[in-house]
Amino acid sequence: MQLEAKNIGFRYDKESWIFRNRNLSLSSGEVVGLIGPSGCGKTTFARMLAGYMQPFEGQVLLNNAPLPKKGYQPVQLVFQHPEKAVNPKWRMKKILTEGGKFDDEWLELIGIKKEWLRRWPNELSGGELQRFCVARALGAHTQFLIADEMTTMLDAITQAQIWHAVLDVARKRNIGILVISHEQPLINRLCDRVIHFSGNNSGDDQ
Ligand SMILES: Nc1ncnc2c1ncn2[C@@H]1O[C@H](COP(=O)(O)OP(=O)(O)OP(=O)(O)O)[C@@H](O)[C@H]1O
Repeated sequence: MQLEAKNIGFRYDKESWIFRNRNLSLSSGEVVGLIGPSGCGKTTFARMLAGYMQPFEGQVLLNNAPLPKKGYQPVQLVFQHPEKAVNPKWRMKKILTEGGKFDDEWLELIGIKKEWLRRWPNELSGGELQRFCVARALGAHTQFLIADEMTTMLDAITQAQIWHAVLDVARKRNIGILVISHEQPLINRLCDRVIHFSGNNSGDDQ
């Protein structure tokens, strides 16, 4: 399996491009880092890779085909703010099982306690809520995970526990991961290779 961004360009307004000619190739089972200065467009790029937004130029391809427009999205995005990623009117069990069932072993590995399943999102800490977002993103049909500052707001122990669980399941299921982070030590620890996005908005970044 291959997730590719080919000559992606994006602008929010007519005047200025956020970036142009961005390229990425991510294979199943690979863990790749993405770093770049604040505002260079990493989150915008991540959203396009997961099909949340369409590029103005270029294409996002999964095995040489566009991302599916309907049904389960095989490229899942987890970002920094779990409270913005969940429906506040749903209990955690419903949020978790939105994309399918999960086994107890996986919930234990990611550190989700069974009693949390009955709670509402506002009855959990940010770290507890993020465990649900990560668990949900790694549903049975996920092939690629885009982790955009996924553990940035968490303490070191929680961060380590979540990444341990994610890498474990990714290895078993050959899931490819893009790690977007400002934390160079985290990138060094997790990633097979690193892509640098420059501050200007032209050129190939690999
Ligand atoms: N909805 C929007 N409308 C207009 N401009 C936007 C919008 N969202 C983001 N931008 C701008 O696009 C640029 C890229 O933003 P993005 O969040 O993708 O950068 P980033 O590299 O992820 O930044 P950071 O590292 O600070 O999170 C920024 O200059 C930002 O101000």
